[in-house]
Amino acid sequence: MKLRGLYAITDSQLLAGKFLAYVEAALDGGVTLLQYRDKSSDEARRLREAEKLRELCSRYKTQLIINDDAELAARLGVGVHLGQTDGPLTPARALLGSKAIIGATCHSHIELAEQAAKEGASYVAFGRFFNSSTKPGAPAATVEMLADARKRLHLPICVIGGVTLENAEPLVGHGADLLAVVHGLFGADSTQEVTRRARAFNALFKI
Ligand SMILES: Cc1ncc(COP(=O)(O)OP(=O)(O)O)c(N)n1
Ligand SMILES: Cc1nc(C(=O)O)sc1CCOP(=O)(O)O
Ligand SMILES: [Mg+2]
Repeated sequence: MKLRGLYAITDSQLLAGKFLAYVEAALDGGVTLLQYRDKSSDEARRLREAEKLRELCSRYKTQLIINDDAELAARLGVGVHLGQTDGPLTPARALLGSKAIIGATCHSHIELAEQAAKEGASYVAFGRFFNSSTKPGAPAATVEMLADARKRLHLPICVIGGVTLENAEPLVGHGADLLAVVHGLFGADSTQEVTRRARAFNALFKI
């Protein structure tokens, strides 16, 4: 499967009271990867919500990724995204198997991405490219490093952090394969607008 297009990421606060409706609206517009990102420690709710997302994703033929938690990903038979402090990639690959999608946060460091590739990552994520209300303190990355990363890396590159329809085009132009978006997608006033935004993000890959 080609990892290219919109990578939608959920946010439990932003989506409170409209979680499944907004996720389904995004899937309807086209989503390559959907990440379940819930930073709470309510394990029962996380399992329940992740199971619902797995069902929805299977209906829309979208791949589900769990943030942070390789054990939960293994339990559901889906992929995982791991940051630099979320545990090593090699055991996660052994746990999830060769076909699972495993992503790695690399901030703005191409060396971290090269290491992640060696350890079996399916894609690498760089960010934050713009101001992010979801994660304001994330370290910054630049379009120049993205262009350099594109020349040096041979696996899909994901970009994240404040990505919107207004600023995403240069990221795709400089080699991004996946646009990872929370607020720029789900911070919409209606399900119709979520679907429109998802379609518009995907259209950036067809230019
Ligand atoms: C696609 C994608 N890229 C980066 C991140 C950030 O991961 P991490 O640094 O572990 O931070 P948290 O999201 O866990 O707060 C991500 N989740 N997804
Ligand atoms: C979860 C996350 N990680 C980032 C990083 O740079 O590693 S930025 C970020 C938040 C992404 O949300 P939004 O699209 O609303 O900015
Ligand atoms: Mg993490």
